[in-house]
Amino acid sequence: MTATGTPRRIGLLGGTFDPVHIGHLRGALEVAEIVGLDEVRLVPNYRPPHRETPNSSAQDRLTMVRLAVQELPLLAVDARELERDKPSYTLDTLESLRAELDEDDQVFLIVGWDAFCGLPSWHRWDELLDHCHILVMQRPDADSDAPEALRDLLAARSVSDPLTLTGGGGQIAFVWQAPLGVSATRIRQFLASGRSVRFLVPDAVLAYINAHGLYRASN
Ligand SMILES: Nc1ncnc2c1ncn2[C@@H]1O[C@H](COP(=O)(O)OP(=O)(O)OP(=O)(O)O)[C@@H](O)[C@H]1O
Ligand SMILES: O=C(O)c1ccc[n+]([C@@H]2O[C@H](COP(=O)([O-])O)[C@@H](O)[C@H]2O)c1
Repeated sequence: MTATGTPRRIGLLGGTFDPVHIGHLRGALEVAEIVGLDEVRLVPNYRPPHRETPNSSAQDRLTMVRLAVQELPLLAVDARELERDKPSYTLDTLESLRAELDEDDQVFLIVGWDAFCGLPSWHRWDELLDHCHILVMQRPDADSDAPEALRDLLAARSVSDPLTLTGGGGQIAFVWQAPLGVSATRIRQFLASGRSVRFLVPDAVLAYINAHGLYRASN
């Protein structure tokens, strides 16, 4: 519940954030504005369930996300996944967040198109929509069709206008924000080859990367 007694509308953007970049931040801001969310929480994972554990520590990734959102009132950081010493399953995160909220509060799980396409491999994925709505952010590389395993779900649960999502969860909507063709992989590659990543990450994040020698070829 907000201070005015209306239900809260909370977005969650989970990620490895290795490192956080302008694609994440613009995406989160635009989704918050387009869908009218009270806040979007960036949720760095501790142990990504589906990929190699990154070379950079969870603490470094968390600190960079904190630096990135520090002057952005609509964005916040939720560090709960770093408090669980196990694979960072999104369902666990949703269940633990739900336990803190009022029944009427709304949770919107925000995922990029690439992450959405992998949904059928997520831990107990068929339960995710019991706790939230899903907002899918388009990415410039989103040229593929949805995988077969998602077609029935999309047919049954997707709505064309994210502003029509009501209730505690169960539906899927697409959000068409201005595409930014930036990825953390590309940023790590640039840094490893000594190239600049200025303007791809916030200056405070860049200063942290430089101060700690992250992503250099020897790391
Ligand atoms: N440029 C972008 N535009 C929109 N969504 C993005 C963008 N980059 C990442 N995302 C989304 O943000 C979430 C977290 O992404 P993640 O931390 O894996 O970043 P990434 O750039 O995809 O990283 P990597 O290149 O290491 O896979 C995912 O849902 C992903 O789809
Ligand atoms: O719950 C799962 O099984 C699961 C499987 C794959 C990815 N996720 C989450 O999806 C989010 C995006 O992942 P990534 O690798 O694109 O950063 C991040 O919060 C991951 O923890 C979650």
